Amino acid sequence: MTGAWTAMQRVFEERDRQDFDEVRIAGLAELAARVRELSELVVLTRADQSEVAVVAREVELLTRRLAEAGRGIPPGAQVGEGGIVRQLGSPVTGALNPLAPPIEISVSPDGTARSEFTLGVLYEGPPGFVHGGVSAMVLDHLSGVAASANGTPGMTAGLDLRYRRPTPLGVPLSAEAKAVRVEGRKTFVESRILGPDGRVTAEATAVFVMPTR
Ligand SMILES: CCCCCCCC/C=C\CCCCCCCC(=O)SCCNC(=O)CCNC(=O)[C@H](O)C(C)(C)COP(=O)(O)OP(=O)(O)OC[C@H]1O[C@@H](n2cnc3c(N)ncnc32)[C@H](O)[C@@H]1OP(=O)(O)O
Repeated sequence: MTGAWTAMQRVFEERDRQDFDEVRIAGLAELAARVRELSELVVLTRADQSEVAVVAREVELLTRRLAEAGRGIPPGAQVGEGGIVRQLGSPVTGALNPLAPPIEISVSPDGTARSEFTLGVLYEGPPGFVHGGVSAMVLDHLSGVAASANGTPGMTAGLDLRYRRPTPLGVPLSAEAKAVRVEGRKTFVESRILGPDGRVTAEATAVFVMPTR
């Protein structure tokens, strides 16, 4: 049976052959940003029923326009400086993914992956606070980048989370992750999200395992 590594490699290679130049990426990122705004307004609008119906019809027509140009495959991923992976379609960092916040990650010379971001109403769990699964997604991804930056990438085998306090919506948050130990194919990464007051709201220990071929 083909392993996960070989299967991912095949997908990477197929997608890498696509022509996504920077001008096209910028145009699609702009479209994704507009769709993100639209999505937030779907939850927040006070428009009346008939106006909502008209807008729904217009959005349907816009979707049809894009569909008429044909369906391709999602963009590939590139590994840049310091192990930062640029995944344009990622649900966490993807500039082309309207479902992504998206968060931006940088890696410092000591291998710490960091991000500053704000999560709006689309990511709500308890009223006024971030959904725990969304916090987990952010920490999982940031930890994956830290594992890659350590030169030991892998798939998440385990993610042990502690929610210390509710993570507030709509205010600047920060998060960081760093690989702390490598044992054979396993890389252990510690991460946390901090609220605007600098206090930890969620923290995690993740284990990444490099799959066998
Ligand atoms: C092409 C390279 C791949 C890397 C790609 C990097 C590119 C991008 C990089 C970065 C940017 C993006 C960042 C993304 C971040 C998010 C990532 C995700 O969302 S990943 C999706 C969710 N995770 C899965 O779907 C995994 C599903 N599970 C599996 O495929 C397998 O179970 C796998 C590969 C994880 C391990 O399977 P086995 O058969 O290779 O290995 P076994 O023998 O089970 O485990 C190896 C060792 O690890 C330990 N282990 C396994 N799970 C553990 C756990 N939860 N805690 C502690 N140890 C664990 C075991 O006890 C064993 O240890 P002992 O060698 O005996 O000492």
